[in-house]
Amino acid sequence: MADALARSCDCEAVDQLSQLIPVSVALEIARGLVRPIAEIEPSDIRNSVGRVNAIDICAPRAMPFFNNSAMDGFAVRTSQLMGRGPQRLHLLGTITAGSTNQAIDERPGAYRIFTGAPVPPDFDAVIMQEHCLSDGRTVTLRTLPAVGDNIRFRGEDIAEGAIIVRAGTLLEARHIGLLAANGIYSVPLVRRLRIGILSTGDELVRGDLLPGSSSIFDANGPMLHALCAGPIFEVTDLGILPDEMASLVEFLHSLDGRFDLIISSGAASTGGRDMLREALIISGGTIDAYRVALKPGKPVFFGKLGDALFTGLPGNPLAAYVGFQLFAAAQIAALTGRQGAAPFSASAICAINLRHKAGRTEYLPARIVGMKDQFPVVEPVGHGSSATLFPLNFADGLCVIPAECDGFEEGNILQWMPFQSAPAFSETN
Ligand SMILES: Nc1nc2c(c(=O)[nH]1)N[C@H]1C(S)=C(S)[C@@H](COP(=O)(O)OP(=O)(O)OC[C@H]3O[C@@H](n4cnc5c(N)ncnc54)[C@H](O)[C@@H]3O)O[C@H]1N2
Ligand code: MOO
Repeated sequence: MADALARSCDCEAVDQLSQLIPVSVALEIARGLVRPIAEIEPSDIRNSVGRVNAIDICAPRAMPFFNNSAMDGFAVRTSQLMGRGPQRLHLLGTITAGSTNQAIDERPGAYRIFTGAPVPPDFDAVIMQEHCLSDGRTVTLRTLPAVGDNIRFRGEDIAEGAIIVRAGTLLEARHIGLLAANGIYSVPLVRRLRIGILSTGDELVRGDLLPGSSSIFDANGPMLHALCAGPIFEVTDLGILPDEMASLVEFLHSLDGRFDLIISSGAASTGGRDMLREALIISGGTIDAYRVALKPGKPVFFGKLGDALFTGLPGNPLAAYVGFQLFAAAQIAALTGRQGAAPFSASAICAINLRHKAGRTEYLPARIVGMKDQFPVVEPVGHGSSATLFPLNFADGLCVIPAECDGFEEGNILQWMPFQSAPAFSETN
């Protein structure tokens, strides 16, 4: 496997690696181009899962709203309990959850009380019913409570005005529950991101291959579309553009003002047919950074077309996938106000001796082949080509080989980016 990986591609040989932008710098440039979406749309909380909350939401009142019982039992005034032995108290009444304020009986005694019911003023402890005996008129306490026992005090969870959901939160069921608990049923959401996805290349088709041609199927368009699946997106499939300057320029002009982010794949490199960057400039756009010390994905570029970000991913499908995960995903997060969001990475153990030619940070599809000391043991899949997605489909994540690293020995710890669907342990195929 290690030898197979070493024969992947020799494009470093003709590269001036020093001119490539380090991945971390490229990421900063990519993010730096982003102006977060300012438009806000209020939405019913039930339709907000997977969307991003636009502003800090504060608790309108202290939580709990009032002192209430944590148990079914009896509420007492500890000052009325004398001695150490069992205590017998008159029952003054019953308080249920949701009951309205009632006049409190000032005579000595206890109230029957249920979980969530308001604890009356001056009553400072609740004894669980398991520790009492009651005949309906009196209650005998078999243990003596301490002040505060089994009472949930007003404001002990959340102070009035405290932030309960921060701006830039990708809303999940737990946030929806908390908002509802605070009586907030409508949330201000960042409006959906308008993403345009285009593929380039005369060789690409969707549908039937042209007889006698060297056509291939467009893999990147549908893949990038799928990577933008979810409630925060409004994705437009812009199809396949030809390798022809006038058509490219005319098409880019037609995109004016329609998108927050345009993601292209292909025509990013330096070949005679790779004219997308030039077309972008002719169309009034900018190229702000180009060529990253990344494998796969070196010819990625970052620019703008009008107000839209324009992120050009390489045509090789694995390079397009990695480029999306590293850069487009970060831009998408930043567009929604999630500035700090970063790809999830974790530690893993390398299953093999893995050689690496220093110069570019490498992301290799890898699968879990075991567990050791609570870490997954991961083994690269495939032979290192960026032209195929096949290995990715048998992988559980991408392992990261830093640019300056010359490889890993079997048993070394490395960083990897597990896919969300990665099982805790995957069987060997
Ligand atoms: N002389 C050089 N050649 C290449 C270099 C280089 O530095 N000097 N870099 C190589 C690297 S690294 C990559 S990555 C590729 C990227 O090239 P482009 O972004 O210009 O992409 P294309 O040439 O258009 O396509 C590359 C490859 O991918 C196929 N492709 C393109 N789009 C799709 C798609 N939507 N679905 C499936 N496959 C696609 C295309 O047919 C090509 O085979 O450049 C190297 N060359
Ligand atoms: O090595 Mo390229 O950067 O094929 O993606």
